[in-house]
Amino acid sequence: MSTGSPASASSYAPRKILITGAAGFIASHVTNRLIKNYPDYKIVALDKLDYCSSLRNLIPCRSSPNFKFLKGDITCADLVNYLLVAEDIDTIMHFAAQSHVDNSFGNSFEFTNNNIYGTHVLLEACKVTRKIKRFIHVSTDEVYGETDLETDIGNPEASQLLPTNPYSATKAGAEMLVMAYHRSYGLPTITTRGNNVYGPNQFPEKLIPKFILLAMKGEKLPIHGNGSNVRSYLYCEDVAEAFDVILHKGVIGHVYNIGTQKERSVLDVAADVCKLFRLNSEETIHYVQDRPFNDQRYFLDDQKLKKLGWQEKTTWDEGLKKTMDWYTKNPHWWGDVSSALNPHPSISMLTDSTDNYDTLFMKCGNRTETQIGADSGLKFLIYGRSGWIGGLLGKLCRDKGIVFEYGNGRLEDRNSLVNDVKRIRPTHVFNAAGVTGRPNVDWCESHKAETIRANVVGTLTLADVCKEHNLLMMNFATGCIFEYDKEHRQGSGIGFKEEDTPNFIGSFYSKTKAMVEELLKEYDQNVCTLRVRMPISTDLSNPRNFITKISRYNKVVNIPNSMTVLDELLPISIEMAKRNCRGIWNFTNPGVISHNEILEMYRDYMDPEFKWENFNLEEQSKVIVAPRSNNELDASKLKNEFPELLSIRDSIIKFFKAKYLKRGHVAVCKVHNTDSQFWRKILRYIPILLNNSNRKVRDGNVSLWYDKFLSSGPLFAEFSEGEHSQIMLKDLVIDNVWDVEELQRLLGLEKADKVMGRVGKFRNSEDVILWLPEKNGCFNTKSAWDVVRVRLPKFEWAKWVWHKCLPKKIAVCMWKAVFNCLSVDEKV
Ligand SMILES: O=c1ccn([C@@H]2O[C@H](COP(=O)(O)OP(=O)(O)O[C@H]3O[C@H](CO)[C@@H](O)[C@H](O)[C@H]3O)[C@@H](O)[C@H]2O)c(=O)[nH]1
Repeated sequence: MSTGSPASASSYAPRKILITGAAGFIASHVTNRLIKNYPDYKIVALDKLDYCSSLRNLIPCRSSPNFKFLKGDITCADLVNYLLVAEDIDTIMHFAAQSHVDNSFGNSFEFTNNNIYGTHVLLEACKVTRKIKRFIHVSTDEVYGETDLETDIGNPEASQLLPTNPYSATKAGAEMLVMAYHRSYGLPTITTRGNNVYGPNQFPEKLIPKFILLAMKGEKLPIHGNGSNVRSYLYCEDVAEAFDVILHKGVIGHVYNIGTQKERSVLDVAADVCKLFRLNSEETIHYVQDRPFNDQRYFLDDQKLKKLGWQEKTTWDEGLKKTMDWYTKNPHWWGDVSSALNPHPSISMLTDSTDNYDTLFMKCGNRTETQIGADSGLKFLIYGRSGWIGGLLGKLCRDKGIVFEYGNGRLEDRNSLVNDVKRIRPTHVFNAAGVTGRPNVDWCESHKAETIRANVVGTLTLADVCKEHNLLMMNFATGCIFEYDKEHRQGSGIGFKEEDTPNFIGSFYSKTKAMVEELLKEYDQNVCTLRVRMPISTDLSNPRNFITKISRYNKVVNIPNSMTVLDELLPISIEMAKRNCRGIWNFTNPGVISHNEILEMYRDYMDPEFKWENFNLEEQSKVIVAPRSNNELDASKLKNEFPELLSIRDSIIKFFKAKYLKRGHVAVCKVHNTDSQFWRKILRYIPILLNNSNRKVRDGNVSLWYDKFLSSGPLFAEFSEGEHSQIMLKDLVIDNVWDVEELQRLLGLEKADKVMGRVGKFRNSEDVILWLPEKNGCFNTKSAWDVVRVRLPKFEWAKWVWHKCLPKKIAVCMWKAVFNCLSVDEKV
C-alpha cells in the first residue's frame, strides 16, 4: 500500500514507472521521493549519465528493492522499446533533456537531438507498445518566452508558446510532439511547465549552485549583462511534491504550471549568496558579457496546480540556506567543476559523468561516499605531440591522471581540427605546435612560408575553431618579441608587462609571433597566451633545452634574461586551464639570469670539466643569421595568480636538486663538520655515477645531501641505522673499464697490490670492500659482483668506484678514507 500523502483511492495508481534522466537534478529528487513514499511502485531509473547527472544523486534509492537503475540513452529506439516491454512499464515520467540555456547557444544540435528526437523516440515506443497509462512530459516555463516586467498576470497554461532561445525552442518542439501523440494516438499525456528549481544535487552550471561554489572559494560571481533578469525560484523538495501530485491527480491531456510568485533578480540572488557568506557584494559581483539572448522574466499563473492540492512550502531564505549548507558539506559532489563555473560554460567543456555503476550500486555496501568519483572532469586536447613542450605536457597529464588526447589534425587544416574537437570533446585545448626552427630560429629566415603556415595560419585557425566551440585554448607563445629599451634597461629590474606592445621584430620568427599575438587579442575570451622564454628543463638530453643549447655553443653571449623553467611552469599551465585563465601572460619565472650564471652552475654541478668562452653581441651577429631578443619580462601577473612561483634561480636549483640528488640512495658516511668542498665534489659526481650505473641503485639506509644544493652551506647527512666510521659508496656498480695501472701509480704499488684481488672484511661492520681486477687489467664489476655474491651471500657488499668519470684525486681520497688512511676531516 502506498504511504505517500497525495495518492488516494480515487487517484491514479502507477505500477511500474520509467523515469528518464533520473540521475539528473529534478528527476533524482522526484525518484528519491517516490521510492521512499511508495514502496509498492516499481521504479526503473534510466539515465545516460551525461556531464550533469550523477548516480550519487540516487544514493537514497540504491538499496531499495523497488528500484532499478539502467544506464542508457532515450535516443536509442531499440533500447526504449525493449525496456517498455521487458520492464512492463505503465507510466513514464520524462525528465531527460539538455537543460542548460547557455550551452544551447553553442551546440544546439545536442538539444534538438536529446530534447526533440529523444522525446519522439519515447512517444513512438509508447505508441507501438500500447501499454502506457500515463506519460508525464516535463517541460519548462521558458516555452512561453519572456514576460513583461510590468505585468502582474502570469502566463496561464493556455498561453501561446513563444520560445526565444534554442533550448526553449527544443522544449516547445518536444511539447508539440507530445500534444500530437495525444491527439493522434490517444497517448495519455500530461505536460508540466516549471519555474527555475534550486537545491542540493544541482549541477553547478546553474546560477545558484554556481554562485554558492564560487562564494565558497572566495571568487567573483559573474553577472550576465546587468543582472536585472528575474527568475522565480522553487525549492527542489517542493517541486518533487508537485510531481507527486501531478502523477496521481493530474488530468490526462492537461498542462500544469509548477510556479511560484516569489521572484528574484540575478543581482538579488548574488546579494543573498554574498550575505550568507558574509561577503561584500559590491566587491564580489563581477559583470560579464550577457547571453546572446536572456529572457527578462518568466512569470507563471500557478493556480491550476494549487487546485490539485499542491502548495509551495519552503521559503526562499530557508531554501537558500539549506542549499548553501549542502554545498558546503559536499563541495566535491560533482568532482572538478571548474569548467562549469565559467561565466558561460559550453557543453564541450563538460565531460560525461564518470560514475561507475558498480562502485555506486553493486559494491556500495562497504564503500564510503568519499571514495566515490574522484574524477577531475578534465579532458585536454593537445597539439604538438612530437614537440618538446607537447611531449612534456602529455607526460604530465599521464602523471596527474588527467585524460588527454593528442590532436590528429594539422593546425592549418580547419576541418581536421573540427573533427578532433567533435571526436574528443575536450574541456580545454593546448597548442604546443608550431615551428621554432632547427637547429634554431635562423631556419625561419629561409623558410618563411612554412613559418607562416604553422605559426600564423595554424594558430589562428585553432583559435577560431576553439571560439566556435566555446573552448579555451592554452597557447604556448613566446616572450621573444621584446628587447631591452630605454624604459626597460638591462639590469633595471623593469620588465615588459603583458599590455606592452612588442618592440622586437629582428627575426622573422619573432615578427610573426608578435603579429599573431596581436590578432589573438580578438579571441581573448577563448585564448590564454603564455609567453614562454628560453625554456629550461631538467632534461639535459633535449637539444631545445636552453641549458643544453648554450652548453653546446662554441661561444656564448652573456646577457641577463627572463626564462621559463618548464618543470615548474608546465604544471602551472594546467592549473591555469583549470582556472580558465585568459588573455596574455608573461610565462616566465620572476627575475633574470645570465648565460654565464647558468653555465657556472652547469660546470659546478654537472660537469666540472666544462669550459666555455664568451663573445659580445657584435661577434655573435657574425655567426647567426637573425638577431636574438634579450629582455626581462615582468612576471608579477603570474606571481599574483601563483604566489608560490619561484624566482628563476631558485627554480633551477629546486628542480635540478630534486632530479639529480635523490635522497636515501647513495652513500653511507660519517660526517660531522666535514669540509664541504670535499663533499660537494663527491655529490657533484653522484648523478654521473648513477647515470653510468646499469644496476638500479638500491635504497640505502642513509640520506645524504647537501643542504643547499648548488650553493655553499653545510653538508647534511641523516642516518637511519647507526653511524659508520668509514665512507663508502654503496651499491654503485659501474660496468666499465677500470684503470688498474693508474690506481697503482696513485696509491703506490704495494697498497694497490694489497687492494687488488682482495676481498676484505670491513672493520666493525658487515660490509666488504671488493676489488677484483681481471687479467687484462680491466675490471668488470658486474661479473665481480656475481662472484662475490655467490661466495659471501650473507654480507652486504660495498664497492669502491674507480672510474673515468670520477676525478682521480677524489677517487684516491675516497679510497684512502675507506682504508682509514685519511680522516674524513682531511682536506682534499
Ligand atoms: O554565471 C551566471 C549564470 C547565470 N546567470 C543568469 O542567471 C539567470 C538564471 O540562469 P540559469 O541558472 O542558467 O537558469 P535559466 O537560464 O533561467 O534556466 C533554468 O531554468 C529554466 C526554467 O526557467 C529551466 O527550463 C532551465 O533548464 C534551467 O537551466 C539567467 O538570467 C542567467 O543569465 C548569470 O548572471 N551568471
